[in-house]
Amino acid sequence: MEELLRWGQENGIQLPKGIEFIKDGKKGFTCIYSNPQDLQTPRFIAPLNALIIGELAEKVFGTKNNGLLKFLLAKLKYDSNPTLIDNNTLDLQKKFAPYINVLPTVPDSPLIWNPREINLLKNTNLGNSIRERLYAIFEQWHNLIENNIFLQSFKLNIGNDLELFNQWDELSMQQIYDEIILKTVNSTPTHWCSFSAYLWSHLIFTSRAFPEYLINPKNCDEYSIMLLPIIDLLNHNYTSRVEWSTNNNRSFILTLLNDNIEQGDELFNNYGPKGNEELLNGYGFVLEDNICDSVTLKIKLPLPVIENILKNEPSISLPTIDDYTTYAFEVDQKSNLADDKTRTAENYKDGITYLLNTSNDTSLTSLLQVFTFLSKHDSEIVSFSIRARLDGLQGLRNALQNKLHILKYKVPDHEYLQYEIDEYRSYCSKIYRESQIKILKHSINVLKNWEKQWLKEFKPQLLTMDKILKYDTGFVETELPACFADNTSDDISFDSTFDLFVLWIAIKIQNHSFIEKYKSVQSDLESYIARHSNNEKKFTINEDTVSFYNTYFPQKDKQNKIKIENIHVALNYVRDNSFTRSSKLQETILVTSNK
Ligand SMILES: C[S@@+](CC[C@H](N)C(=O)[O-])C[C@H]1O[C@@H](n2cnc3c(N)ncnc32)[C@H](O)[C@@H]1O
Repeated sequence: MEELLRWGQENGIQLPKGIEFIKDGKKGFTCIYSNPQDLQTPRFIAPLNALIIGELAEKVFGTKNNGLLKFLLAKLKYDSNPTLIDNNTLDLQKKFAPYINVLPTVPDSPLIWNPREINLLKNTNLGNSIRERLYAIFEQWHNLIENNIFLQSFKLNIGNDLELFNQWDELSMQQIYDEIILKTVNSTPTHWCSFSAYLWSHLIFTSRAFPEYLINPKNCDEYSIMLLPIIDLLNHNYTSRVEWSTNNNRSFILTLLNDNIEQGDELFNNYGPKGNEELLNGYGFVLEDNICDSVTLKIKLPLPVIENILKNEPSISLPTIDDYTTYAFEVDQKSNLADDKTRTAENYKDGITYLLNTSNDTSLTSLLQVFTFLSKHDSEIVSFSIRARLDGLQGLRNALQNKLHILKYKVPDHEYLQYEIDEYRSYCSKIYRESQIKILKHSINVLKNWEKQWLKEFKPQLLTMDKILKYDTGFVETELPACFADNTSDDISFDSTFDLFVLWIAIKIQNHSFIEKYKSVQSDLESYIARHSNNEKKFTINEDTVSFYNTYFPQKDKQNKIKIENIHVALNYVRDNSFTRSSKLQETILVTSNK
C-alpha cells in the first residue's frame, strides 16, 4: 500500500490529508479518517495520466472498447513482457505495477463460486442466471479475440479455452468450475489472453470501474468505463453524500460532502442505490436492511404484444434495465437510449424490467397495468375494465406468489459435497434471499389491499355464486336438480364455480327465469348478445362447448336437458365477464356492467 500511495503522489493523485488505508478482512482495504485536524471537505483528485482508460487500450490494440480495456488489464497483470506504447517510450506494465499489485487477486462474485455455493442461490434471479452470464462474458472474450488482429496472434496460446468455448453447451457446472473458473480463483491463468485472465479483469472492472463520461462527456460511449487507482479503494455506503466531477484537465474529482466525520470513521464512496442482487453480483457483498434493495422482475412478451402496447396504451410504463440509474450521482447529459416515446418493440427483446421494492409502489402499479392489459378480452371495449383490472391483479398476484413459493423452498445441500462452502458467501446468499422474500411479501400484501379496496368499490357490479345460491332459491331447489333428474349416479359435482355460473346463466336463458334481484344480469346478458350478434364465430358451437356439455350431460340422459345453444351463449358470456380468484379456492366472480 505504501508503494501505491507513493506511486499516486508521483503521478499527481491528490488525497485528503489525515486519511490512511487499513486492511480489513472481507472488505479489503478501508479508508480511515485518522487525523481530524487536517480534514475539511475530503477531496480525492486523480489526473488523466493516472487512470486506466480506453485511450490506453486503443494504443495497445488499435481500437478501444470496454472489452479491450479488460484485455489490457489482464495483460498488465499476467503478461511478463512489457506493454509498450508511445513509440516504445512508455511501458504500461511498469507504470501501473504498484496499482496492479494491490488489486484483489480474486474479486468475489457468484460467477466464481463453486457449484455447491451456487446451489445456495438456487431459485433466485442470481442463481438462475449464473451460467448464462458466464457464457455472455466468455462470448465477449471470444468475439474480441476473433475480431482483433493483435489478440488473434495469441490464438495458439489459448487453444484449450477456445475449445471449451465451443463445447460450452455440453459442459456441466462442475466442469465449468473445475476447468475454467478455478484458474481465475487460483490466479493461475495459462496466458494473459486466456479466458481465466479475462474473467479476473472483468470482475475487477465490475467491482471498481467508474463511467468514463465523467471526465470525457463528449467523447466516449455511454457505457465506457475506466479505473481510478487509489480512489477505487473507497468502500460503499449508500448514505454517503458524494460529488463526482471533473476539471478542464480531465482530472477526476471525488468530494465527500458528509458532515460530522469523526476520527476513526471510515470514508465511503457511494456506488449508487444498489440492491443486494447487484451488490452481490458485481461486488461480492450484501447489506443487511438495505433500503435500496429490490426484486427484479423481467417480463418477456411477444413483440407484437409490445407493439400493441406502445401503439395503443402509451400510458403503460415499459422500463428496461437502462431506466434504472444506479449511480449515486445525476448526470447532465441524458442517456442516448431511446426514451419512452421513441422506443420500438425491438428495445424490449430482452424483456421489460420492473424493480419491486418496499419504499414505493410505482413498479407494482406499472406491472399491474401490463397484467391488466394482458387480461383484456377482445370483446371488451375499454382497456381497463373492472373485470380486466381484477383479473390482472389476480394474474400478478399469482405470479408473485409463485416466485415467493419457489424462493422459500429450502434447497438441500446434498450435491457437490467435495467443495467447501465459504461462510461469508453462505451469509450473503441468506441475506440476499431473505430480503427478496421480504420484498415479495410486501408487494403481495400491497396487492391484497388493492384487491380488497376494489372488491369493496365495485361491489354493486360483482356477483358471487354464494349470493346466487342464497337468493335464487328456484334455481337451487328446482331448476338445477331438474336438469340432473335422470342422472344415474347419486352425486353431481361441479368442477368450479365457473361451471356453476355457466349452468345458472344457461338455465335462466332457457327458462326465462331471471329473478327480480338479477334482472341487471339479464339485461347485461341481453346487451352482450346484441353486441355480438354479428359475430358468427362467437355463436358457432365449438369444441369447448361440446366438451362442457358432455361433462354435465352425458350421452344417455340428454332429452330433457339444457339446449347446447344456451350452454354455448352462457359459456361465452361467463368467460368474457368474469374473473377467477385463485387466492380464494378458485372462486369465479361475475362482473356485470350494470349496477
Ligand atoms: C471498489 S472496491 C473497494 C476497495 C476494496 N476494499 C479493496 O480493497 O480493493 C469494491 C470492493 O470492496 C468491498 N466493499 C466495498 N464496500 C463494501 C461494504 N460496504 N461491505 C463489504 N464490502 C465492501 C467489496 O469487496 C467490493 O467488491
